[in-house]
Amino acid sequence: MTSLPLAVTPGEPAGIGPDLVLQTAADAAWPGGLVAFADPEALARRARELGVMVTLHEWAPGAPLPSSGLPVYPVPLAQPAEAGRPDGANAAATLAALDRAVEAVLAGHCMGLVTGPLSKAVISDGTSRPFSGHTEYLAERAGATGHPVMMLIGGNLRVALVTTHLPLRAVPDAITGDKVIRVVRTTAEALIEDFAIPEPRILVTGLNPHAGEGGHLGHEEQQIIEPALERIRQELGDRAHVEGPVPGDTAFTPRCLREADTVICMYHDQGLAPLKQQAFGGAVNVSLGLPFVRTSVDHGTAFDLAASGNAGGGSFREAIALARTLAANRARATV
Ligand SMILES: NC(=O)C1=CN([C@@H]2O[C@H](COP(=O)(O)OP(=O)(O)OC[C@H]3O[C@@H](n4cnc5c(N)ncnc54)[C@H](O)[C@@H]3O)[C@@H](O)[C@H]2O)C=CC1
Ligand SMILES: NCC(=O)COP(=O)(O)O
Repeated sequence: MTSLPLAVTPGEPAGIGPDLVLQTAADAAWPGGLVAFADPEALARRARELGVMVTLHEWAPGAPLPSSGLPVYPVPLAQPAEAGRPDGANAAATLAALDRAVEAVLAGHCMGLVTGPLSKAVISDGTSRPFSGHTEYLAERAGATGHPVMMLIGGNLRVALVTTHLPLRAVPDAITGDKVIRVVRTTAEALIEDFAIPEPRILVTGLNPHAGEGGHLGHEEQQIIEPALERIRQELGDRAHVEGPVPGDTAFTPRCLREADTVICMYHDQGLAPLKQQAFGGAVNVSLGLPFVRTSVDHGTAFDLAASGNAGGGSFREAIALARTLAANRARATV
């Protein structure tokens, strides 16, 4: 299982995703084991722009891997990709690359998926369908029965989110007891099975300042989050320790973090701001609750850096390393 390649999607073709894939594949110290799902002509053009030497080999699922260079499953774009200038005409092909990669992973040809950054706006505008991110899209494509959870890992933090890409105004209405329970359950199961952490300690934040200050600063904690945590504690029993709701700022104090394996936050910036402050450029985004391993970078498309050679590859390399570890843990767990 773990000798299989990892499927890699560069993501938005006008962003830095192609740079990261090419720079990694061209690194002499790189052990290989990646297959890119992308337009070979677009990759070749970006390699020329970057001055990166890497031989691209056409690959199909099940075919042997070349001994050097980068195998590519070809998924043609509709238009030539211009670095830093996204084109909605390429949105469908960008998603098609993701679809082909998912198919290869689900069919057992690849051990997992590492994704480069997509622009939600470009995909939504270009396909005329709302696209809120890989996490939900992949869960839908894979027919995941649980609840997909976005977790970012970096520095000494693991941060999982109850809500992801929503307008802030819509967040309180999206936080339901069932959703809190599903996110805690999925996170606990992933920590135990994928991360091999027995009896994980999970700290759950409130939504409001001071976790609602006993109802003086909001009622979501008393009415929704506390009862949900009580229910999931009973369900999980000794398998995981769930604390909360604690105020979102207190959760990130050193003492709280020492006593937690993961912080579950109510909304995107509550969790990702402290994580990026600590670990941006070397953190990894991982989707929990999918039937396959998927990791990604901690950053976006960085159109300002595409083809400049200045995009840092630390997060991408960490995403590859974590995908291998998680795939190996899953393989061990199923023996
Ligand atoms: N995994 C994914 O698919 C993600 C996609 N995005 C998408 O990215 C687009 C742009 O988002 P922004 O908020 O501008 O965030 P961004 O991460 O693309 O850029 C923020 C700042 O960080 C810099 N930066 C980003 N990656 C870097 C790297 N590898 N090395 C050096 N500097 C880097 C950029 O130059 C910019 O100054 C959005 O459309 C969003 O949807 C954002 C986060 C994750
Ligand atoms: N802010 C994280 C992000 O945008 C990545 O989301 P996803 O594409 O992994 O769902």
